[in-house]
Amino acid sequence: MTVYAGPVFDMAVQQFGVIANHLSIPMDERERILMPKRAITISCPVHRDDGSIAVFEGYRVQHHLTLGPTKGGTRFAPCVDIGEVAALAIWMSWKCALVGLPYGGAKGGVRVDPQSISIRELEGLSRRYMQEMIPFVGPHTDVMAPDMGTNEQVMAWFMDTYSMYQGRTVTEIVTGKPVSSGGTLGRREATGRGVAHLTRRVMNELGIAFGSATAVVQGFGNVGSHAALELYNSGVKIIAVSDHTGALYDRKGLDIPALLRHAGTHGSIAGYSNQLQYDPAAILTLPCDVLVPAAVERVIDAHIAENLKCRVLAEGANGPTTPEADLILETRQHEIFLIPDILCNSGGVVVSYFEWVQDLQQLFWEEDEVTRREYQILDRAFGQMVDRAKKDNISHRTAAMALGVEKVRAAKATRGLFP
Ligand SMILES: NC(=O)C1=CN([C@@H]2O[C@H](COP(=O)(O)OP(=O)(O)OC[C@H]3O[C@@H](n4cnc5c(N)ncnc54)[C@H](OP(=O)(O)O)[C@@H]3O)[C@@H](O)[C@H]2O)C=CC1
Ligand SMILES: O=C(O)CCC(=O)C(=O)O
Repeated sequence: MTVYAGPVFDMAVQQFGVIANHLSIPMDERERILMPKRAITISCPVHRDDGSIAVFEGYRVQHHLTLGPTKGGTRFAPCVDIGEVAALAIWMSWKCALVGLPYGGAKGGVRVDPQSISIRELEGLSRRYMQEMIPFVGPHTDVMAPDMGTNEQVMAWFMDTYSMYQGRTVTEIVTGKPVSSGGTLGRREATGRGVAHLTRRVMNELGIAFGSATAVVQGFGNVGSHAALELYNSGVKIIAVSDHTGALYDRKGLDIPALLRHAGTHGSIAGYSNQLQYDPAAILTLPCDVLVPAAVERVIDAHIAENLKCRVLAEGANGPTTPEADLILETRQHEIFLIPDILCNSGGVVVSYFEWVQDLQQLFWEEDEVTRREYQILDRAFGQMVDRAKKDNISHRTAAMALGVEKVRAAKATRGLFP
């Protein structure tokens, strides 16, 4: 019996089953590697602007503590639950291990629609969430970062709340902060840049010329917008983008800088153009060279996987592809090159690691140094994944996850039973 439930958690379990079988992990060791070490559920009372009090449920799941502190984002979203947060924490573990960071995985969430509360209420909620988490987090215990529905400002409130409690400034308690409050240059762009960097690498290997290539991006938040901008700046035509308000399609290519300005002012892509509106569900199966899902989990199911018409599937989001869809993608791996989520979007946590290191040392790097080192780590992990997939004749997802799980397992084995 477990408190974790739901389709996203089931997906993480199913994926782990595939990896555990591939690595021949004995049955009695599997639960120890898979099940989270700690899960915290809290309620966060917040004074609403109208004088009433609303209570929001919040979570933090710390998957394993074997390699160092846990690390991962905090999501503010209406449907988030403990099962989803646990799955995201587990994926963080495989991701951090794959790219060689000294962290276990964690993830947090608050069940709230951030668009439905005022900025003052958002600040109250963010501060209360961190305040409730103080006994369970720390720069050497668990380090938070942004995820869906949170941003640099929320991280600044988290950091400030923790620091007030400590009686001194503790910038290293969270990453993804504003640069003015101890953040690193290049973190805001890091995840989308990493997605674009790996995509360009694959395009080069497949002989797809940037100037004549097309891309579709689902989600126009932190990850999607920066991935789109990077690809656009490389000459790739971004023919469709979407967010939760709808989708835009232009086969001649969208003006991404103009769309970014619009989204920056209006908070979404809505109202940018009536003529270019398109069915959001249909953008995933548009013919294109590159498809970047950069929004929520489980958007590519078996039916969509059958109908994908891209050559590169660059998973910016966590868990966008269901295990059933994965089986289809395996049969199509000579047509569609998959860059799996735990590698594709790992630039974010890699640069968060750089931020943590800089904060601990109080020694700050130039942005080109940050990005150069980010790409170096991504390139190394990409090479390892491709080599492993070829050697064992397995999919890119299985190879990437196997490399991550293997490292966590080896660390647990050498440390003994309990960490
Ligand atoms: N931020 C980071 O550094 C990292 C994020 N990720 C993952 O990337 C994904 C996106 O995160 P991030 O960009 O930070 O989040 P943001 O909140 O910045 O952006 C999310 C985007 O997805 C859109 N969206 C939400 N639901 C849907 C939907 N059903 N269909 C289409 N678009 C939708 C949102 O639209 P709207 O704004 O209109 O609500 C928004 O444009 C998540 O899976 C996250 O876990 C992974 C690694 C690092
Ligand atoms: O930057 C981080 O620490 C974590 C980012 C994140 O939540 C993710 O990679 O899914």
